[in-house]
Amino acid sequence: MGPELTTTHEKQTHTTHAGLAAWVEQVAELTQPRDIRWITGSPEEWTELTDELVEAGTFVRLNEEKKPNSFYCASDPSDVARVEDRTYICSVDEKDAGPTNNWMAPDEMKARMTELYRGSMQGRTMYVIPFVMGHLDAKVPMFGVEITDSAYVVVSMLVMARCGDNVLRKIEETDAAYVPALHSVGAPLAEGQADVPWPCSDTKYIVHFPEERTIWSYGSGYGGNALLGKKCYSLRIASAIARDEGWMAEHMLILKLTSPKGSVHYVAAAFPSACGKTNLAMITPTIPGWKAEMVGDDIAWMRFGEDGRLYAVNPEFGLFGVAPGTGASTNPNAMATIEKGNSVFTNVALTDDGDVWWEGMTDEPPAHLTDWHGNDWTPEDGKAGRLSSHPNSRFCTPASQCPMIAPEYDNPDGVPIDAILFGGRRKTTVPLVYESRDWTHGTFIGATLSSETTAAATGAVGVVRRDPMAMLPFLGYNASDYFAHWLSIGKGADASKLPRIFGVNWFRRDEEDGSFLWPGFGENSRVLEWVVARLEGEADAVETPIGLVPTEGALDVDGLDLTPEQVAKAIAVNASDWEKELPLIEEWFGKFGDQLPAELWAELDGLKARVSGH
Ligand SMILES: Nc1nc2c(ncn2[C@@H]2O[C@H](COP(=O)(O)OP(=O)(O)OP(=O)(O)O)[C@@H](O)[C@H]2O)c(=O)[nH]1
Ligand SMILES: O=C([O-])CC(=O)C(=O)O
Ligand SMILES: [Mn+2]
Repeated sequence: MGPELTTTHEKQTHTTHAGLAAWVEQVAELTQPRDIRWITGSPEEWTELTDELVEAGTFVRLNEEKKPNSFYCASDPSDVARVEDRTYICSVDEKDAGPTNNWMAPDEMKARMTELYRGSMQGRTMYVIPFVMGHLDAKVPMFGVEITDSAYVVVSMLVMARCGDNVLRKIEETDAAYVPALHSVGAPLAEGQADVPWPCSDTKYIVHFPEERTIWSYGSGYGGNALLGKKCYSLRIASAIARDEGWMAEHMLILKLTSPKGSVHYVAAAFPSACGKTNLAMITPTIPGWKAEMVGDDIAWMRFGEDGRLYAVNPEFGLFGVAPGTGASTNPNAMATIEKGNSVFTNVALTDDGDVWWEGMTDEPPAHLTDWHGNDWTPEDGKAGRLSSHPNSRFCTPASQCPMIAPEYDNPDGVPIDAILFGGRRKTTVPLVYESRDWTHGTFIGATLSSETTAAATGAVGVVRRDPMAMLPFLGYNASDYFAHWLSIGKGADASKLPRIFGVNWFRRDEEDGSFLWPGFGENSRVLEWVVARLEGEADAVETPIGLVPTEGALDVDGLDLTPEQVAKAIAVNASDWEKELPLIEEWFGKFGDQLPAELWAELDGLKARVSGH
């Protein structure tokens, strides 16, 4: 980089980083925006952008007294969730994407998308967002730069990631590598054409080039498809980096627990989208003397520390949480977080006094609402089954506002993980809690994790599918290689220092009346109490074919409105259920054939033998 160049680029493009300046110019050349705006992260910029979004009709400013500096937003009704069928891993070799990902040859995909991007930003501002996932002062800061033509994306990124000038300066000073992440809503405006509140395209592509550590996204403005630092970078691209560098990028919350006697444990938990991560991360324990603090609610990056333990950091800066079901009785900490304002609410309902509401926020809905489609809504509509808010409506809010955020959140080295939980949404079969025998068995529990699909992705809801480590839609490479990576993490470590692995299921139903067998939410602290007691060698467990479950009486159910039969049903491991599960696991592993690590086939054989009793 010559000094003359530096000066010119500084003037023209706000950066002294020649590579970045060239990329920005090249994208502008292709997409033909009206102008270019570099995102600095200043408070004035936030005000300007949100004012513009209000002006454009994309945002409605909420009542300052109820939700200061906060906004309501309704998306196009077709653009409400991740689009898994339009999400691609474009590795050079198809086999590196594996049988669970969509794949296209990188050149072919680039040719196709280049045509889509050609002129796609016409009439719009192109924003350049320098960001870092994790801490700016991490040993190796993980930089990215998102180019987008959506101000909604900019405002959301400002909440969700550390963004702006200080990030850019550090990229320049250290001449650092960054993940280029290109996003366009794919809705160019012709001369004089009026804009719509939520521009998007019927053609959508969410594309990852794992070898080049590059992301191209087109056609959607929705969170997981468009806020490219989140799932696209911190899971799909980061998982490929982590495989190469010997660490782990996982779809996990991180929770700090302090027991009544003062011992501290850090727990990570992988649950599929809309299966309870944010809620567990913000848990209010119902049992006396326990304290819970949130480190992260969605993503964990874990690396071995010098002491041989696995340390996790939350790479994010904000929370992008499922709104429905979030209320004072289920998640008071989330409610307190959004009360502080500085938030964006997408596809929820608007109250007549300029606040937001959604199903599950309060027992009684307000007498009148404007629903997420912009129509009048009354409790009568609710009784008729018409939802005021989309099931995947979201709050986007600064993590730092969470009243129970752990001080360790600010530690770039992270926290040492003592236990990992794998959980899904299963009406039957899977018990409330069980423990693996060892890391390999725990990897098997993760690799065979199953869950009913939710509204977080487009498509049918409630269908049971395998969702390994809750990463099915977020893996940047071949799932069988990912399982091998998990096993190799175990092999390379001192077993006594590895986190212990558990399975959980908050969602089991009573077969007789269909009700939840376990009250969930704050009461999940009772399960955490058993997990901690196991870690401390203070709780007994019984062997079952699938792992260790609490002995009768080991789970503290004091004061719960549950009969002993209900508790027994919640933790039961029924051979007849597992006989039905075995062929499903076999079919799942069959996708990988002899690519699947032999240890996992051996685990399956062991499970079969134990279930059938010999
Ligand atoms: N019955 C029951 N429902 C729960 C429990 N925990 C969470 N839920 C509900 O499950 C839905 C999703 O919960 P979240 O905590 O937002 O899920 P998440 O895993 O963070 O979802 P993503 O942000 O999409 O990754 C919400 O409607 C919650 O109210 C629980 O313990 N029991
Ligand atoms: O990525 C998103 O859009 C929201 C989310 O957290 C998920 O779906 O898991
Ligand atoms: Mn969440």
